[in-house]
Amino acid sequence: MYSQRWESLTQPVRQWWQPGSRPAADDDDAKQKTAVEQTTTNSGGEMAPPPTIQVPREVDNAVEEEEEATTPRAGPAIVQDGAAVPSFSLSAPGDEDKDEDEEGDGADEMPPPMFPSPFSSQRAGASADPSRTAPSGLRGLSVASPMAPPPRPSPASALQAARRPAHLPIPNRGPPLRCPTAAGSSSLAPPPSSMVKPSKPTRKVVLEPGHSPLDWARVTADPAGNRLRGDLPADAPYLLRVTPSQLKLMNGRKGRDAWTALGGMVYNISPYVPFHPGGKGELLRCAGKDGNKLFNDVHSWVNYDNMLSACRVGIMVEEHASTTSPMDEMD
Ligand code: HEM
Repeated sequence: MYSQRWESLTQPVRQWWQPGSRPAADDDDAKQKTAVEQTTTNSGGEMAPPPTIQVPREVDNAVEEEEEATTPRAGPAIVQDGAAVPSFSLSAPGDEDKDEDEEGDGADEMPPPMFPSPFSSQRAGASADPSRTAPSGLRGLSVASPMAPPPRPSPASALQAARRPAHLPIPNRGPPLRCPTAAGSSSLAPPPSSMVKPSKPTRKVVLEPGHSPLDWARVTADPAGNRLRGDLPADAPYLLRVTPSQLKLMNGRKGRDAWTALGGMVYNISPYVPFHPGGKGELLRCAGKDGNKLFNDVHSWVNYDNMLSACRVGIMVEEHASTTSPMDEMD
């Protein structure tokens, strides 16, 4: 195929090169041939080798495109010796009409693409409603149905929203928690140290049956009947003035009650011993002395005054401030 094409392309040149058989050509070709003759005969009248023939660029492209038929490229149509050389075009058949339309020739106008697709549910809904059909000027087009309204809230969710106080944030609507360690973070989230609960072993003891916190609450409901103030006489003042030396005597030994001072108040802790979750030994460590440090080191969050209100016996005073010994008052 290549050789045949080459033959057809170079045939006029080869005919011209043979003496006496020059083909008829136009004026430009004649001038070019004359220049070539002069060039070839200037050197001593002998025949010089033929000059390099410049094949037109368009012909090269056409030949290459024929050889590389797998990847066609667009190019202009070439007319050689009056014969039309087939040209390639990447445009679809419909594009030719489009080009013609752009040039103002609307004789073969193609309809615009169908949207939505002919068999979609959107088109079915639109065609069901005659008021939504497209005007006659838009051939093949239908007005797309508008977006469906949001679903109505269910009665349960509406009730839930009504119950939520207005000042509370909507759940799961807050900003995402950011890592406090990130640079430039201003999150109000607590630091990781407060979010991770330390795995500290508990020191609670197993209380005897009938000594739960609920049982203690029932006992405190009758202070006099349960003798929560110990051996104090019934006519004793509600709060005694207790000096440190007097407190030291009430250590729970030798048949005496155990007193302790917490927050300036003196409590008889003997009735509470079997109810103490931390055990008897831990509680009696503060007997006969100020127990603030021991208490707060273990459970500063415990409201001792609320738990031991029925066990109050006095208030702490300076050593010289007390006129009478609490033991004397008890006698
Ligand atoms: C004097 C008044 C006191 C009261 C009213 C009291 C009350 C309590 C209460 C309510 C708990 C349970 C806490 C919880 O559930 O987490 C508890 C636990 C405990 N208490 Fe006391 N306590 C007192 C004094 C003391 C003292 C003086 C000590 C030690 C010197 C002590 C040592 C403990 C210990 C070790 C626990 C167990 C903590 C745990 O591992 O959970 N308590 N106490």
